Amino acid sequence: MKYPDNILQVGSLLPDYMGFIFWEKSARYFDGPLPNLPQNIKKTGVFVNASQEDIVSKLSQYDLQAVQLHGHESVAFCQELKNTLAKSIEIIKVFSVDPEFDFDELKPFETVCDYFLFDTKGKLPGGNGTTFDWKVLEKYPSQKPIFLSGGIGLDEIDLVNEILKTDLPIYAIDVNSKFEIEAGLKNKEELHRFKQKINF
Ligand SMILES: O=C(O)c1ccccc1NCC(=O)[C@H](O)[C@H](O)COP(=O)(O)O
Repeated sequence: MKYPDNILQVGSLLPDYMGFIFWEKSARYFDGPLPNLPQNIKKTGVFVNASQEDIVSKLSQYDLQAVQLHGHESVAFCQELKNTLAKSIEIIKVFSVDPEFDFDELKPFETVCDYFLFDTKGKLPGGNGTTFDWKVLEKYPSQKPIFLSGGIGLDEIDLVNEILKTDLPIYAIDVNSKFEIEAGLKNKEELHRFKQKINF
């Protein structure tokens, strides 16, 4: 999200989380201002290889409740962040998936983050607008709750509802570019339709 009026419009749909991209190269780069949102929406800072100081500073500036790490942040980096942040701040570690994705990679991250987010591997660190083959998730070896992401739009509703019927611990669906009028400007009506049709 990027624009104050649009942030409020989408906030009125009461998503569980709302993301703000703090990666300067993104067309969705967020630099404020951030209007007051309903308390239950977890404001989430999305970072790509940012420093600990940068993350801590944005958390305090925008009163964020969650951090989404979208770069090559190491286990040690996540551990240090976890040690620094208040316990209530959620850490979501992103993994970019392709058919060769090695799920053993996840193991050392189990104790240093709260959620895994699976996005599609693409040219950009995020917001590529393409889906990956969710069949690879059949190899998911963990019980840690998952954010499912990557190219999810209205056309994917049936697929999302199918995967929600499986035993995978899918905790949230993360959507982005397929609901945009332009970069960072979301289509409230389409998001509303999506939310109504997802069988969580
Ligand atoms: O959206 C961006 O511009 C972006 C840039 C750098 C890192 C992450 C970014 N977006 C992260 C997200 O949370 C997206 O929701 C996720 O990558 C899925 O995006 P999309 O494929 O467009 O649905």
